[in-house]
Amino acid sequence: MKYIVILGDGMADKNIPELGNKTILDVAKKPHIDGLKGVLGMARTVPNELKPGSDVANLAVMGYDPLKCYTGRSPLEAVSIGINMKETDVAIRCNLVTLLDEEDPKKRTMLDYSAGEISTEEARELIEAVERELGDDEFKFYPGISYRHCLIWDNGKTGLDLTPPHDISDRVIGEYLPKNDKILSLMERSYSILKDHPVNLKRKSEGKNPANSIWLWGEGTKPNVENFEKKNGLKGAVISAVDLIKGIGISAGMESIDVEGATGTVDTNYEGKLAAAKKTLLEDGNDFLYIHLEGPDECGHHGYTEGKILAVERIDERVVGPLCEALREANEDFAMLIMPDHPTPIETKTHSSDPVPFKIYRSNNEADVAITYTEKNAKESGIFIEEGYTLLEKFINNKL
Ligand SMILES: O=C(O)[C@@H](CO)OP(=O)(O)O
Repeated sequence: MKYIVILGDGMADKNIPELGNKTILDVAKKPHIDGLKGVLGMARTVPNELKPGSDVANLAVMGYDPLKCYTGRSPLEAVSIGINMKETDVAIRCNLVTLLDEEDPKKRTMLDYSAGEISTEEARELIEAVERELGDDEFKFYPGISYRHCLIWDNGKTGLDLTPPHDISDRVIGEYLPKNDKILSLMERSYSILKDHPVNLKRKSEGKNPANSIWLWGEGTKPNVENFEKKNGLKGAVISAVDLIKGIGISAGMESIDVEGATGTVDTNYEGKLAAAKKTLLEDGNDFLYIHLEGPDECGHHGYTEGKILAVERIDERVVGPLCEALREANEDFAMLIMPDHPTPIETKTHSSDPVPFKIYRSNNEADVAITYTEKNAKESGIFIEEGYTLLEKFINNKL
């Protein structure tokens, strides 16, 4: 038996006026997901005590109680980047962002939390420049993927109340700037290093958003995630473009499979992810796979309705459909859990803590009818998992 989680990051949404008050899941054409004869339900993946980050929500979907094991987002990403954190280190997410030029730093606006989804190669040059100027015995910058990087603070502080930049798109940053002087100073000094860097001058000349500042958030200490195989008795793997999911997987002792051309956008390498999924399940002996697709979330943050619909449709057509077909052809019994981690509504361009819809399909125990996978149908099922981290155990142990 193979167990697969298809995680469409942020794909749940609210009713959208321009879609005739329907949601993305209502209008996206997803015949493969909808055609699966399975069970629908709702799950609360973000406990009331925590903020609706992908860190908290994905830990919960992977079966970990975030209230017990969550130590911050960046430390999980640091694991994927290959940073060996000391107990006294604090990891902080370092975005490359685009701020609107203003003399007074407080008056700048957060134009793009992703600096035009800058390429990893360009970003590496910029982070290396930042490290040369701002790195010292206390602070060290490590390049990651695209706009997502990491700062390690020796003997650093946590509880800094830093703001994720994707929560303040198009807003003046003044009131969201860090209260901690050291962190604030790093951010402000990065602007003068990056503003006229050749990489950015070239980007501007090509009409792209320059990565003219760093933005620090998501701090935390070394993570402590229970081994997945020990906990669930299944050897598992994760496939994702982003360091957060890779880092959770690696921290849990799972294999993290790198796929060339996996970008975390709607234009990711779906075929590459599919091929890796088939190989890991059918050839490499893994029984559990967490395949994460970031496209719907990115489109949600950018308020890009058509892109978000397309992202869901591509997951359906290029991952769910062919993966089910390959498992059937191989005569492999499988169970599939399809869900987002959290909603990323187009209207607010950021995450919400609302419960999310899920669908569970079992090839050896099909339901009588195939119910369309939408928020409304999932709510009407009457199945509600209040402690979302318990869903995975129910999925694996055939309790739903
Ligand atoms: O990685 C990030 O910076 C954010 C925004 O894309 O991701 P998520 O929305 O999944 O938390």
